[in-house]
Amino acid sequence: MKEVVEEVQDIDEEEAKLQQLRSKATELLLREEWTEAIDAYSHFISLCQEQLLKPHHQQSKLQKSLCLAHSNRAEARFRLKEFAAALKDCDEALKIECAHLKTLLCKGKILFDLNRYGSALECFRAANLDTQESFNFKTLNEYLDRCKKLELLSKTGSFDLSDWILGGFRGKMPELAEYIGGVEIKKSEISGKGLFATKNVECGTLLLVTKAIATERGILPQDDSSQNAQMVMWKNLVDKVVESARKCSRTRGLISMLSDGEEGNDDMDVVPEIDLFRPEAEEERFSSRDLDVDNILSILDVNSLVEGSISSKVLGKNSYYHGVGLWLLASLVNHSCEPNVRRLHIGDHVAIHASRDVKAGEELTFAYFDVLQPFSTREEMSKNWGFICNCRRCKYEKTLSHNQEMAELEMVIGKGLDMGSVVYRLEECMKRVMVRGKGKGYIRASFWGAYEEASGSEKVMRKWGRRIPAIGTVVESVVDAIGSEERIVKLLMAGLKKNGNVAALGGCGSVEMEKAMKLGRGIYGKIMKRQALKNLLQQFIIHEEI
Ligand SMILES: C[S@@+](CC[C@H](N)C(=O)[O-])C[C@H]1O[C@@H](n2cnc3c(N)ncnc32)[C@H](O)[C@@H]1O
Repeated sequence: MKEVVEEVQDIDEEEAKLQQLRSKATELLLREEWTEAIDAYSHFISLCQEQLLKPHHQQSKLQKSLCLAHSNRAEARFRLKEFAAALKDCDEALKIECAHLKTLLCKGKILFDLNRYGSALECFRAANLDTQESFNFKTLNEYLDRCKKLELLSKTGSFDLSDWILGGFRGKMPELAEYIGGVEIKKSEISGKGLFATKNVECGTLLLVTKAIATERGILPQDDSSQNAQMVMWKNLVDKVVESARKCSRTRGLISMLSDGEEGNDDMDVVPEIDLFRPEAEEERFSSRDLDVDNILSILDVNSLVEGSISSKVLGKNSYYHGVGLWLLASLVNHSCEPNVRRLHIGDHVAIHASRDVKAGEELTFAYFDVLQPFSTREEMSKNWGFICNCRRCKYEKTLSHNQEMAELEMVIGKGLDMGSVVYRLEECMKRVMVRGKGKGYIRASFWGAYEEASGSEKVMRKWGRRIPAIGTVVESVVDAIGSEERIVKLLMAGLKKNGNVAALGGCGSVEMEKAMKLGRGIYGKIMKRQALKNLLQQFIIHEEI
């Protein structure tokens, strides 16, 4: 009898201890002290598990408490973005009670944040079955709607910026989902791995949408401290990326697949399957690597991208805006001075689309720097990136680099001389050395500054008249060589305006306007409503007038 009494007393004491721990953990959770709440729940969970190993008169009550503790620890871990650990907790809770509403909601939110919309939808649907819990009904329905929409977007990539543009970028930014279109990863003849088109696509076609691992944004000061401010932003970005890699083995694994710029690095020879980059890729497919901060630093050096915000760049506002980040799949795109894709930064996502028609099997390349520059300047810029570009255009222009006259003409661009004479002499020189076909586009792109300046001056154009080629001809050959580009469209639009063709912007299109619209699609991707694309193109002229 005495023994039984002692046993009951022990149980009561243990229960009191559990009760106390649970209250403390709940309080910490309510106070949003996530790390401390996790510690308290961890303590509670291990005590609970110990108790469950013993014969106990309140097994089912203990099981319920354990389920709730896992669920609450999952919530705290979710808030700290420790997604993998939070998901494990959800699964433990659901093992005990498969329809536990709070856990289903938490798991749905985690999967949603991991862009795994299909699986998130399953959780929210299961949670939705319990209609009695009406307090969460509105939030749940909102999640269900967003999940359905984003799941469709992740399959089709069919987002449209039209209404946002037509609203002057003042409305809500369109919500995007990650999307992998007709692309694959293969060994590249340019360098290491690259991204390739799997089918023929026309100019403007969306190929990829990918969400940043981390970004850092700000308006740079307009004085000498600007460089310091950039350094601070860079350091913050490094911290954010390291933190994401520390918390998630998938992120760690994927980052380690990017180039660290070192030639002959074995890891660079491995060509990962594109499916690994899909949010649904199973965790087991990523070998668990230790965090290597030095390696992440080298990788960031080579792969981080400076973003241009569509609204700020197009509207000409915030010209001191600076944003930098790491976008995984976009990091596999190599550079070329005759690129075929462009990127558009929208919120935390980057969308990559064809900036000209692309054939199946072609490697996708974008310009890491301004390619409307002479060969020698581009060579310098590519050296700054740590490589020497050997694209077809560079190879071709290298064969002409000994040409004394071209070298002299290159020196005078932007020096206040009559650019009509530079263009004239260049065109004559091209005839003499028999530059033909695409070659003409290459050279004109390299001397773009001269064409731009000449066509901007009524006086120069009057003086040189038919002795220099019409702007339409120049634009066509340059676009054929390097694809669509803002400065080219700007020139085309200015030409349209001068010829009184700008009226076509508001009404039905002339042939020239249609050409400008195609170039616009090359720059911004397919914008569904014509008027929205026209608005974007019009900005080029409006800013000319300011
Ligand atoms: C963002 S990564 C591009 C993907 C990279 N090829 C890979 O294997 O992961 C940038 C690095 O690729 C290489 N790269 C990119 N474009 C190149 C080019 N045109 N010529 C030579 N190397 C290039 C350089 O090492 C550069 O630092």
